[in-house]
Amino acid sequence: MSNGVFNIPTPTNEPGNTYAPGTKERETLKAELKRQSETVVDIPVIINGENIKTDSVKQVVMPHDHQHVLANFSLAGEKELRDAVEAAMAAKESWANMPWQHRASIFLKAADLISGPYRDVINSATMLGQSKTAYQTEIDAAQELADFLRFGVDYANQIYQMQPDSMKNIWNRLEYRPLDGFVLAISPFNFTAIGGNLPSAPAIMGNVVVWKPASTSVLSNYYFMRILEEAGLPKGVINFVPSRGSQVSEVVLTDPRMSGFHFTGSTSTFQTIWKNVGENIMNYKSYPRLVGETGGKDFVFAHETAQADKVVAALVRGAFEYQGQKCSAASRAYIPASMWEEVKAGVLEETAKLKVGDVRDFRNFMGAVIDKPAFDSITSYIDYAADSEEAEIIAGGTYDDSVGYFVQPTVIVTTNPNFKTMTEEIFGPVLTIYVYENDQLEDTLTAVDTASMYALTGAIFAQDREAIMHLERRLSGAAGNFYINDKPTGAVINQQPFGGSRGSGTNDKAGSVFNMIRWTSPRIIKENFAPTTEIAYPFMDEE
Ligand SMILES: NC(=O)c1ccc[n+]([C@@H]2O[C@H](COP(=O)([O-])OP(=O)(O)OC[C@H]3O[C@@H](n4cnc5c(N)ncnc54)[C@H](O)[C@@H]3O)[C@@H](O)[C@H]2O)c1
Ligand SMILES: N[C@@H](CCC=O)C(=O)O
Repeated sequence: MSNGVFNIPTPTNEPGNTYAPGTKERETLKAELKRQSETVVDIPVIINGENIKTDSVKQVVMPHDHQHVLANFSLAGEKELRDAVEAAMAAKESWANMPWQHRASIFLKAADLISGPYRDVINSATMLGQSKTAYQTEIDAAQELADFLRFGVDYANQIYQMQPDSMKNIWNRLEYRPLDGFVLAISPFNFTAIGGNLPSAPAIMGNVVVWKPASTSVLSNYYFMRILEEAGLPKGVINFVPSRGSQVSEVVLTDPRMSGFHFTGSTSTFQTIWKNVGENIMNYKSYPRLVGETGGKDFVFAHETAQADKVVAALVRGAFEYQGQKCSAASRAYIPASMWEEVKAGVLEETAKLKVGDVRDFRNFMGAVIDKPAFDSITSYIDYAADSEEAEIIAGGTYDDSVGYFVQPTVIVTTNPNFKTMTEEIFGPVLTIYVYENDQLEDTLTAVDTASMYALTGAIFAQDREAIMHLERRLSGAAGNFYINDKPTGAVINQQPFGGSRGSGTNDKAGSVFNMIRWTSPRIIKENFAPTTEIAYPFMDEE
């Protein structure tokens, strides 16, 4: 029996550990890092709760020590991908019908497993497999992942409580059904939390999911899948299929029962997928919901009334934390000429202090970039700037992939507000600065707004309230997450719902009720307690 209107435990943001020297948390994390560094994990494809090994095996390596293998994982091929769709569809009815409080409990328990006994495990996997420092990993794999689950349950509950009015003798009920078929989730490498949220958000809303993680984050994503299983997720609800993106597009994306697509990754991948869906539109049984958060070219704009030291901190942390591999990373900046010498001195001083290396050494501020293609792409931008007459590299500019994919934090100054590195997403530790004349404020704001195809995050720095209001208004379309006197990174679930528009995505705001509402197909049910027998209208008796 399950009678009762149950209250969801009120979520709060998961507090973070500091990992300061001498703390217990540092000791246990270091022990787990050692254990995982000495282990090679075998990662299967997981379909309908079955562990499946395939003939196609790939490796997970440490980006900061690329000869060190952390795991071997099976790659799902066409057969496994088709099986995953069938498994999801077979699990659909019982999952959709599971009483809400039980569905919710599974994800709440998973959040507690992450923030409790598995914290070191998922943090270590993220540090080693994605080359994230302990500080950045804690924000991602422990705090944000647990927050996504706990707040996701709360958002679903808020949606379920949204009910229509009912008049005399009528009861109107809104039933929040899952989508008609299954949801395909494809996740990026850079946030373990995003990897976990993309399949979980639709599943919390009662959907079944085929989840393709990025090949470079398979290790942490696999541990998350195991945590869901331990929390009691029924077989087939989420099917874990590391695979080639192009094959998932061919086999799963085009399946007529694909009714939702939950994506985070690059703009070009999302556009390719959107095009595939468009070309296939006649074959689907419903109109697939497409939710995608994609690339960014995120800015920091300093007004002449800004405080230079605050701008420096925002630039250095915003651009170089996690090697600039955040979609929100500060990658272009606009500094007034009157402040430039002070900002330049600060940026050079602070950047020179940043240590780059193995993330197991907690003194390092940065690890390696994710893999060889990323290394080659990022360094090609640095080489381009080095060869250009419109640019000068004032810090960093060097790189070395002999042991790990290391790129030094690099600062470019350009005389062209539309220079290549001011307009294209680089996704690495490269910041480009344009110094504007103080009397060129309006033209420079136009450049901020129009230089790139993206509109994800942006930060302004100013002390003067009139200036703040002006910049906020002038840049209203330039960022979905807009920061005043703060860096453009580090959004927190339930505090700064995340997402951008233009080329940056559908702006469905990850970590909010807006995202969760995309995963339901509501049905209105009207019940009449006193059905009428009348047919004629009352005024028909007389002319
Ligand atoms: N806006 C956001 O919230 C947000 C958050 C994180 C990352 N990002 C963006 O993600 C990008 C970095 O992540 P990435 O390198 O993993 O992105 P990516 O687009 O290369 O890959 C993302 C996922 O898509 C898969 N994929 C690639 N091609 C595919 C295809 N043709 N069909 C189906 N799947 C395909 C990949 O295997 C991976 O799982 C950056 O552009 C960054 O800005 C955006
Ligand atoms: N939500 C994260 C960015 C996610 C993209 O990589 C932030 O706000 O920094």
